[in-house]
Amino acid sequence: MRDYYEALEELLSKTQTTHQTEDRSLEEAEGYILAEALTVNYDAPMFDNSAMDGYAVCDLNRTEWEIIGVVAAGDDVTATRLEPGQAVRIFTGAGIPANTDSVVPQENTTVTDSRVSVEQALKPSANIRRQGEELKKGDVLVSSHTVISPAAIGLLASQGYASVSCFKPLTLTLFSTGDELLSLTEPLAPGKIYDSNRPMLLGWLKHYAYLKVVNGGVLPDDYDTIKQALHQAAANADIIICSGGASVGDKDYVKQVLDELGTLEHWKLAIKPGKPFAWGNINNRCKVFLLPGNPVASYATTLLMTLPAIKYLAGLSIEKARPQKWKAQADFSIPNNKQGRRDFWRGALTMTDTGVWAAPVKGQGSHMLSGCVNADVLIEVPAHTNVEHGQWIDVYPLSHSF
Ligand SMILES: Nc1nc2c(c(=O)[nH]1)N[C@H]1C(S)=C(S)[C@@H](COP(=O)(O)OP(=O)(O)OC[C@H]3O[C@@H](n4cnc5c(N)ncnc54)[C@H](O)[C@@H]3O)O[C@H]1N2
Ligand code: MOO
Repeated sequence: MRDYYEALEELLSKTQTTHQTEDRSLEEAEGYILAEALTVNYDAPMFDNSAMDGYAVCDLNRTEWEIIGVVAAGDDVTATRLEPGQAVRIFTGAGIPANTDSVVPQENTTVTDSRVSVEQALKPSANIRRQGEELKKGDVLVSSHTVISPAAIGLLASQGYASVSCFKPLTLTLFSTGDELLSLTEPLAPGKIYDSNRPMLLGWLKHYAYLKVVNGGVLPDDYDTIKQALHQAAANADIIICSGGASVGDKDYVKQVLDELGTLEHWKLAIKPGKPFAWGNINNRCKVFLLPGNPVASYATTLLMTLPAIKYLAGLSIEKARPQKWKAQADFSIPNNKQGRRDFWRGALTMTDTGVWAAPVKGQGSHMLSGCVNADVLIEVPAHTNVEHGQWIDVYPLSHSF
């Protein structure tokens, strides 16, 4: 069996990426992956401006100034200059006139006729946002191989970027396999169950703008049908995900078909859930991931293995592609851990005065999706490693939680 971390690194290092790019307008770029590093076009702030509604004053040796005008946000102040003893009424975001020593908030002033006065001494440069204090022209603004977040959209807009170069989204076709599986439109029958993996993964993966997810349907345990469906899908898809048939059963035709159509590595991961996992490609192009059928094992191998590889394929940096890992304190203990695989329990987080705590939820079987629904994280418990109450442990946030 393979150690999880070694397996993840091997999968990522063997994942070859060939990226195509496209220009997207900024309004259509949220959630896509930036294909180029973008630089700062203009110092930010672009010009010295006021952080407060109040008065810009010249000469801090006095406590009273004559108000000679008004400057609002958007006004051109290039020709405005204060002399000692002068002030202007000023608003947040307005340009600072030349020779301003400080801006005093209006609530700290007394205004009589055309004069403004203060009772306390003013600090030099107070409440002035200086040109370039945040960003300098030419610096890196946003790194390539990162997801364009809503904040990044705002930042790029503030720098005048109307369009950006992004990696083209990848087409991903999703199949479930197994004679026992029914689609939701079919009536329940003895021995049959509803297919939960495909709707679960469709719902999850469609959140990624850089994936175009196609519903491939349920494949029966029939060699020829599976072969035809995978062959056809591979003609258009960049990625195929199949759940079921990853293990050792007699009807695990998916592995046979994939072995025949391309290459497939069959791994046993030393994790629970999610032991059987296979990956490879068809026609040396379309990447394939074969997930264990147990629904929680499908979920866990998507979070821990498949999604990192897909993110990397889609253009994220390898650092951003790896699953997020946080720390929490164990709200449980395992005095005598005999488990030989690395456990990834479904856990709930509680925020308290003493920080974040994680505890396993009810329903830890790898067929028990209810545990996943009630969990916030996967709690990592390394094999043969005891855990003390209060010890800091690693947790992996679930897709829906944060
Ligand atoms: N003799 C052994 N049996 C099993 C082993 C093993 O090492 N030796 N491994 C177990 C582990 S661990 C897992 S996980 C499962 C993985 O099995 P497969 O990937 O081959 O999946 P199936 O046999 O097709 O299904 C397993 C289980 O999951 C249900 N299933 C499958 N697909 C779906 C779906 N889309 N929606 C809902 N439920 C699904 C299926 O009905 C089975 O109950 O193998 C163990 N066995
Ligand atoms: O790994 Mo299986 O995934 O234990 O249920």
